Amino acid sequence: MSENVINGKQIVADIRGKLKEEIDLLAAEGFRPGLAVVLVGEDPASAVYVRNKAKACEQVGIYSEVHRLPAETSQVELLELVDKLNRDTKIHGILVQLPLPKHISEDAVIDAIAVEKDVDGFHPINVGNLSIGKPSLLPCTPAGVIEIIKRTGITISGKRAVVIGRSNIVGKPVSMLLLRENATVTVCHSRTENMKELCREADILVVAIGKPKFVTKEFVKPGAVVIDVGINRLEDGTLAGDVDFNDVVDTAGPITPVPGVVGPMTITMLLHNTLQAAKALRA
Ligand SMILES: NC(=O)C1=CN([C@@H]2O[C@H](COP(=O)(O)OP(=O)(O)OC[C@H]3O[C@@H](n4cnc5c(N)ncnc54)[C@H](OP(=O)(O)O)[C@@H]3O)[C@@H](O)[C@H]2O)C=CC1
Ligand SMILES: Nc1nc(=O)c2c([nH]1)NC[C@@H]1CN(c3ccc(C(=O)N[C@@H](CCC(=O)O)C(=O)O)cc3)C=[N+]21
Repeated sequence: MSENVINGKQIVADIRGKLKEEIDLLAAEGFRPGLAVVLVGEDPASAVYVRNKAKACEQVGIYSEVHRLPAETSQVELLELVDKLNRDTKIHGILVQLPLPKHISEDAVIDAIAVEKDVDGFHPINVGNLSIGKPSLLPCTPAGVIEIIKRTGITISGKRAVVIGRSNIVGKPVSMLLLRENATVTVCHSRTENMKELCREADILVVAIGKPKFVTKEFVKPGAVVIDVGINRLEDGTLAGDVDFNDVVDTAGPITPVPGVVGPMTITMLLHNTLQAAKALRA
């Protein structure tokens, strides 16, 4: 593989190793961080992610429990479970897997999660604190993206960053974090005109649109950092990012393959957030 391809295994192993050391020290004092993951319904992709999260917790010594609820679960029943987890002292992080079935309001559920246990960083108070630059639990995928960019060795401050996508869970918070790192940030979306030209000015290009292989080399300035958040399952069952990796790899500088980097980093940031939340709740 070309040397500009970012090695997710190495980054993830390094961070998880450090987390484990810190968690082992807490365990020696009789304290263990705990994460509750709630999965409503049978979405196969969600089931894979939830299994990966439980495995990752075990790897670093975080207590975890998975609550699997049937698709027919009512909003009231789900809110009752969230309330119980909010009051459970073994649990320091709560993640309700999205998307939820249509009859349940995602906003109502996110609002119900205790701000201190919101390890997804989706609660409006955490979102608000992020936007005004106060400490908060950061959303996992965006925090992972920043960590990956920093580990390429480039300085974010002063660089031109272009983000494609403006969702509340990826595009918008990635843009806020890049701004906080003093990048000059442009956010593109489905109404953006001249997107290729804008992207070609980027020193850092982050793509989160949900369209397989959408970004080709015409979007990429030679040597630019390219971070592909997209995870799309193709008809043949394989996974593809939003970036046409084979087309872009010889033009880009450091670039993330899919699968292998942003997904596992998202889970790693979830472990990090659970440890932060546990320490804050213990203090
Ligand atoms: N690796 C990980 O951990 C995670 C990966 N993902 C993946 O990231 C991708 C994006 O997810 P998410 O943000 O939730 O997706 P959403 O569907 O919520 O948002 C997609 C965004 O992309 C924009 N968009 C769509 N098509 C185009 C286009 N042709 N040109 C420009 N902009 C476009 C939309 O614009 P508009 O707002 O105008 O509609 C929207 O802002 C998906 O593949 C998802 O699976 C998501 C979460 C975590
Ligand atoms: N409340 C909530 N929080 C989330 O963080 C959240 C969510 N809901 N809903 C769905 C998205 C998606 N997401 C992923 C996590 C890990 C991988 C991951 O580990 N991906 C592996 C491959 C996994 C596979 O083989 O399918 C990789 O990219 O290498 C992917 C996607 C978290 N999300």
